Amino acid sequence: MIYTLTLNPSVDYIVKLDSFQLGELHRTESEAKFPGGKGINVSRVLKQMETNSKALGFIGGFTGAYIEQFLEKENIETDFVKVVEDSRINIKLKTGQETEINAKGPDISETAFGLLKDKICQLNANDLLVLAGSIPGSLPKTTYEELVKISKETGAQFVVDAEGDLLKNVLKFKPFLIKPNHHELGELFDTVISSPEEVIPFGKKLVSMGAENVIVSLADQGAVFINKDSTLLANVPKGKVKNSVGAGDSMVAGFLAAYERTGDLIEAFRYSVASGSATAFSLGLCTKDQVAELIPQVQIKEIR
Ligand SMILES: Nc1ncnc2c1ncn2[C@@H]1O[C@H](COP(=O)(O)OP(=O)(O)OP(=O)(O)O)[C@@H](O)[C@H]1O
Ligand SMILES: O=P(O)(O)OC[C@@]1(O)O[C@H](CO)[C@@H](O)[C@@H]1O
Repeated sequence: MIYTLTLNPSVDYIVKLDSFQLGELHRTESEAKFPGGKGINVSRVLKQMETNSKALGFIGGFTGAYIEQFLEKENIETDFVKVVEDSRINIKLKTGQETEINAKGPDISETAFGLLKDKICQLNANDLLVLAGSIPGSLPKTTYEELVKISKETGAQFVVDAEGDLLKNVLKFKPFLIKPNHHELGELFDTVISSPEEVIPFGKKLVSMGAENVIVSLADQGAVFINKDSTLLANVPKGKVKNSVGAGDSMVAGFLAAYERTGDLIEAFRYSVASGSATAFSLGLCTKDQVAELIPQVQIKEIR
């Protein structure tokens, strides 16, 4: 079973405006809301790909109830720990450019954190845990390390989609997959990366530091897949970007769903890229049909 973990879920409030000026009153052209947070997005895209998962994390208040009910309607299993404060609302402003305001979110008590750890202790060697997104400020910086250690002891595999030290510190536990974008990869090594070719040496370093499979996305410039045996480059399909929120999460879900189905890393990488683009070209997350339509446009090239 795949478990996704979102420590700080959100309601994503997507607001479309003609333009934006500080200090002025604006009236929206359109607005939409979705349950969000990276792990939750992974669960929602997995469901589109007919792959079941269970969403874990902390939710609270009316926003938490909205998130839970939305997932239930999509037949996604959940097992959230309830907290007192409301889950956060993240604002995604579309004005031609994409601007995001991600809220801090509720405080997590030691008791709530303990309850989450108890749930992770229940995983087993057939499970895979996806840890995705930022951690609430009230939890220690070592939270991912602590949770990964617990899941490793159960024999489960894990995937991490996070930035900076959160990612670096779990590499030694050998994640099955990590998916930084090229900016995050650059920040890890204190450099600037601006092309797929420049990704390769740093992606290989992540493999030597413990990652089994690495996908680095570069938005419209393509994506790179690296493991100990191969290095692959992919182009991205052409289309009009509507809302790229969740595109990275869709890549993780697309990869896991296709790998579970085919056991083929190249096909999984192709699905991953098509899923990311299908989400970027939609208001919400991608559907299976949208992904299938883009698949023929994704060419994979092996680098020797
Ligand atoms: N302009 C674009 N055209 C086509 N595909 C795109 C575009 N922008 C993003 N994508 C798709 O989304 C994937 C992820 O994009 P990106 O590199 O921005 O990741 P990310 O920063 O993790 O995403 P996000 O944080 O928005 O979820 C890309 O690999 C690609 O498949
Ligand atoms: O604040 P974090 O946890 O880094 O990111 C949260 C978030 O921006 O990530 C998802 C898209 O990847 C959104 O659904 C959500 O609002």
